[in-house]
Amino acid sequence: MTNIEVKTRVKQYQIKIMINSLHHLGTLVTKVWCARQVAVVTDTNVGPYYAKLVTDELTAAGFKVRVMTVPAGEESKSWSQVQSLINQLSAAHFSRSDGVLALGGGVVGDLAGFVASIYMRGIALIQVPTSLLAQVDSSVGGKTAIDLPTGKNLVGSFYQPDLVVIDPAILVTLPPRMLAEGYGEIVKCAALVGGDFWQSLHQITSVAAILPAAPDLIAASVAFKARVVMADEHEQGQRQLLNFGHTIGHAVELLADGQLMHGEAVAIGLVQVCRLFAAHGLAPTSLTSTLKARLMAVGLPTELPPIAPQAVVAVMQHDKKVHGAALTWVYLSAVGQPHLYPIAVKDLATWMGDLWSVS
Ligand SMILES: NC(=O)c1ccc[n+]([C@@H]2O[C@H](COP(=O)([O-])OP(=O)(O)OC[C@H]3O[C@@H](n4cnc5c(N)ncnc54)[C@H](O)[C@@H]3O)[C@@H](O)[C@H]2O)c1
Ligand SMILES: O=C(O)C(=O)C[C@@H](O)[C@H](O)[C@H](O)COP(=O)(O)O
Ligand SMILES: [Zn+2]
Repeated sequence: MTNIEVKTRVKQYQIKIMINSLHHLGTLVTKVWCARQVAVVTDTNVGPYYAKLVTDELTAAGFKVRVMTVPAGEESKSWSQVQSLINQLSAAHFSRSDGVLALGGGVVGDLAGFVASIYMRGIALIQVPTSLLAQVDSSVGGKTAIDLPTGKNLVGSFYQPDLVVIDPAILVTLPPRMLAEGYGEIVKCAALVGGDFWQSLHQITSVAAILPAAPDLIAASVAFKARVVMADEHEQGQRQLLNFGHTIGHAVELLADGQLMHGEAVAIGLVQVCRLFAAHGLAPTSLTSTLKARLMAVGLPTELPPIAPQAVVAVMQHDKKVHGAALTWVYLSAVGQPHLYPIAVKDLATWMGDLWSVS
């Protein structure tokens, strides 16, 4: 078992990474929660595989379990699902001594985490991530969110869980497309870190190579993210670096209207931000192909879909990273050497214009 400790101002908790840890969930949960009602929030794809095992584990450990299922997919990060879950919690008389357990990918984790953070001004939360993306990224660090029509994750909270249980064995049921998109966030982390972590990605030459390497890739990504979150929980400083690839990525993801998964949009964003900063003379042109090679090895997209440049810029103006009329970007001058770079919102269209005009 790999055990990673996260210590923030308000919370100290463990991230447990172990093959088959789902089969020990009851024992793990009793270490942090006493007997209580638990709402297991899951989705229509994950529930049929794992909700029974989780329910049996928790019930045997003395918890009273209710499974609450939302439709699979990004659309569930919505006000209507928040309302539905909150109504279910209230109808079942959940109190502040009860808890929410998120069993699913990043969508379920972000949604259930947000609900836990606002129901009765906050009830206990455990994250049990089931997609690669959720195991390497979204279950760690306490960001919760739903989307608005104007942008991704525009409503949410910072809300740390009491425990994160990661079982890489359950990735066997994850379709290859979702394995690859989770790998997109791993490439982001490794490009920020550089060194051995970056070098280790050279063994991933196809999607099939991800699963056997998953435990090590998860441990490396989570250890890095936990370090960043402990140093800067509320994204005032170095946590902003985790946004690498997301300024273009989030805009493209929203405008693709469900056609791109988050990790796919991030893959496009990573390559295109390298290209943009190379065009402006701030990054070497070779970096674009360096990142592209790692992402294309697992079949991730790296080119911009046919979207009007003005539409991308319009979405970016709603980005949370806009402060004082400037949008802060992340770029690399080399693998392992990230930088923050604010660009005035009024100059975005001109700045981005280069992205469409430079090949
Ligand atoms: N909070 C954060 O820090 C953070 C970080 C990164 C991404 N995110 C958010 O996470 C979301 C993307 O997460 P995602 O890629 O996991 O998407 P997702 O939750 O939609 O999961 C992808 C698909 O895989 C299915 N699935 C998940 N686990 C499975 C399993 N073990 N077996 C079979 N099917 C399984 C899901 O039902 C879904 O269809 C986005 O909304 C993104 O904004 C949040
Ligand atoms: O945890 C973070 O911080 C991240 O930036 C991780 C990102 O991969 C993730 O997509 C996150 O949800 C983006 O956050 P947002 O604040 O840009 O919505
Ligand atoms: Zn992301």
